[in-house]
Amino acid sequence: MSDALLIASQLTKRFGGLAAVNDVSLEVAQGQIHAVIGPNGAGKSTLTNLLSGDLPPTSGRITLAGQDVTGWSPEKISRAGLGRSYQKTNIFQPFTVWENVRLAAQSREPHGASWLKLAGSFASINDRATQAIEMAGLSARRDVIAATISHGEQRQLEIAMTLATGPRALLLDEPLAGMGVAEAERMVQLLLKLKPAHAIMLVEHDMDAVFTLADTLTVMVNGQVIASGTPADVRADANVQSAYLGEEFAEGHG
Ligand SMILES: Nc1ncnc2c1ncn2[C@@H]1O[C@H](COP(=O)(O)OP(=O)(O)OP(=O)(O)O)[C@@H](O)[C@H]1O
Repeated sequence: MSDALLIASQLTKRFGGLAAVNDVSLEVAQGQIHAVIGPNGAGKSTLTNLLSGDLPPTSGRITLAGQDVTGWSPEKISRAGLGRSYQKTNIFQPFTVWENVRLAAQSREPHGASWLKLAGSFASINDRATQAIEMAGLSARRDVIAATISHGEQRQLEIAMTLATGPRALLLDEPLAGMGVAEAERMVQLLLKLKPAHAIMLVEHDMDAVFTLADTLTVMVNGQVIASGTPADVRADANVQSAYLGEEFAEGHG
């Protein structure tokens, strides 16, 4: 059996007659970025929602760190070590960067902890928040109100908030969306920094970033996997060429 940290086995999600995700299997190992690409409506977000527990699968199984987590709530899956960032910003705009990340770190503490225990965990919450802000490259923006930082920094903040929960696996849904060239480059560097200690599933439309970052690529079309493998294999795949990437991309980036 595979020892990958996150494993999707034959996942299917039906919305009425539509199979938005159709018999999809993939694995994400620690130290790897597994990118999932495909045209709009391919089922990438639905797959992410299945893995995070935001949607229950119609059939199939999800394994996280050797545990069957199929059907678990998002909170329980998060506590088991899965962090996700959302396409739409999830930030409390009037709060500072520090306050946002600290709240995320605090959400990991058990409910109903005694005051004594809370006092003891205070330092560890603050440490986790500080480390997450450093890792995400936001130390200089710590005390700035979230609403006033740039779009790129807000995406970094979302990642810092996710990191503050101490995840081992990360689901990142279009972290480069809406970014300029410099911001995108900064995010690529951040993801490379996160890679060694995490298993990362990346959904992303920016093909330059995908081919820079991914160790493994899975291509989805109409809910199904049409190709999966190394970036070089996927780029050379004739089905992928015609269904998604196109000749121009292969020539331009080959
Ligand atoms: N809650 C829902 N109810 C019904 N159909 C849905 C629901 N969510 C998604 N779908 C459909 O499932 C299919 C896959 O959608 P999904 O958002 O997962 O694709 P995607 O690959 O993430 O697209 P994009 O790149 O545009 O985000 C689409 O046809 C979509 O309309």
